[in-house]
Amino acid sequence: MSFTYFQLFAASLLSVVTYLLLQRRQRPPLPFPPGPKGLPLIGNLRDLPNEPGSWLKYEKLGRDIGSDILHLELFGMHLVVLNSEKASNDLLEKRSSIYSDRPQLKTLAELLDLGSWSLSFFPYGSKWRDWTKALYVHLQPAGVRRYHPVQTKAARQLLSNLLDTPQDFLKHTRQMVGQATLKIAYGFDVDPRDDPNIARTDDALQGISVAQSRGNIFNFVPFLIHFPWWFPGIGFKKDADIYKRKLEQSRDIPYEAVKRALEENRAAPSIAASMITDLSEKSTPEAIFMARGLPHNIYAGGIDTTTAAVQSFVLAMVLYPEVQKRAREEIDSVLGHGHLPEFGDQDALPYLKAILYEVLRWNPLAPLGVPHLLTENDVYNGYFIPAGSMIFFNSWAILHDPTTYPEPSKFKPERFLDPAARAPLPDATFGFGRRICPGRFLALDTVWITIAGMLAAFEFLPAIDADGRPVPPAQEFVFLLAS
Ligand code: HEM
Repeated sequence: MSFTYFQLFAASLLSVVTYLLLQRRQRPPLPFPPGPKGLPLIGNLRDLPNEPGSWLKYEKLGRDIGSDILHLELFGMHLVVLNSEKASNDLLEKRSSIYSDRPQLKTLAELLDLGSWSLSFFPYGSKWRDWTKALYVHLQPAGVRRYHPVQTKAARQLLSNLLDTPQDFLKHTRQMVGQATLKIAYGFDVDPRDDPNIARTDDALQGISVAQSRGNIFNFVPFLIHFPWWFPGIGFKKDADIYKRKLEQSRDIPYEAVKRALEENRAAPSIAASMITDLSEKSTPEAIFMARGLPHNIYAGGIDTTTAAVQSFVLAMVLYPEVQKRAREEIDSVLGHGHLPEFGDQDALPYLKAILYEVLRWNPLAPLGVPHLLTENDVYNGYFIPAGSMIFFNSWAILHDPTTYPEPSKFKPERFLDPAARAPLPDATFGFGRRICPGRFLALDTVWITIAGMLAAFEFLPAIDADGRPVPPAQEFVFLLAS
């Protein structure tokens, strides 16, 4: 049966209205958590969680109404924002058996087909469990030590690139993370300045950011996915196929290259090589597909987040010269002037470690996390949270809670050293419960070796304008949903 577009539109509208009416009649057994007032029909459309700065808005709103848990509604969909570590732990960690699903974000999961091979979008279930288990074989704390030489080499290359063209530090930092990650995931030695593999993968990943902004409407008004691309507001649908293909190519080209290299006995050790080698004639199609898809998750999960952490560190150093001075003094006193720190020096450099934690706390890289999905009705602190709610943890609010981190907007690494009032580690930056970031141990090491080398080798100063006056750096952060 075929429908005209008008029929489709009318049917969708009718189903929304029916749904809303049903919602009105089915009163929840207890009140929903408090939240911003919505408009009729569209609910909180104007308060969407991945608008820039929405984490600040939710943090303030929670403070104003005295609740660490907020509720929003959009076309009958329930969204819950957790503003405290306690609420996040109580729900996402302690009740993780019902809070570990992911919303099937139409734009990414369906239009770009990431729902079938990007771990972040997998529903909670056996496929997610198999892929996560396979990932941890390579990324658990003891295992990631084997990547130290690769991470050290990439960090040293960054120093050399920065020496040549310091003004390109944004590009160089991304290149450094790409270099380390492609070596770990695929065994590739990349061109130290401009690598085609990095360029191709980054170009493909751009599709995710574009989809998040231009195609976000599909996540909240899912029935629009059935409308033609020329329908107002959904022009992204026309480009989605191109992005989908690019993403598949960025997954398949490196995989095929490793397979070929293994057949010709010239493959370097890597996660992809090890997974392909473990395949046999008895392997299921799903296991073969996992070997193809999982290594790409390591690149996609790590590139934006780890790069942003290093860039956020540079910003902090420019804004807080006294911190870089103290860190450099620590390095010089422990290693002697002119030596670059190695991983073995970590314990002897506590201030440097504290800078790493403060970087992750000061500007959490995913300030509203990656949403979880609740699979059963739940009650928390007398509030009703219906099954199907999207749960956002506001890691920005958690890591800027002044009772845990006094003067939270200041970059103060010493908060992690003070023996009398030591602040808790900024674990919230990596999420909660069963969906916590599996790449966190790898990321911590990459960022540490990078910032250690940069502090030992360089001084970070603000740019100078035409009159020789220092120009304070702009501070602007956007929501990342790349993991
Ligand atoms: C500083 C760097 C990083 C930060 C701040 C970060 C942060 C996060 C956050 C907040 C989540 C969502 C957790 C949750 O839902 O509770 C996540 C998930 C994820 N991260 Fe990371 N991440 C980083 C680096 C990495 C790296 C290096 C990898 C590479 C392996 C990675 C791979 C992933 C994957 C695959 C997921 C999805 C897990 C799932 O849905 O089960 N991340 N990350």
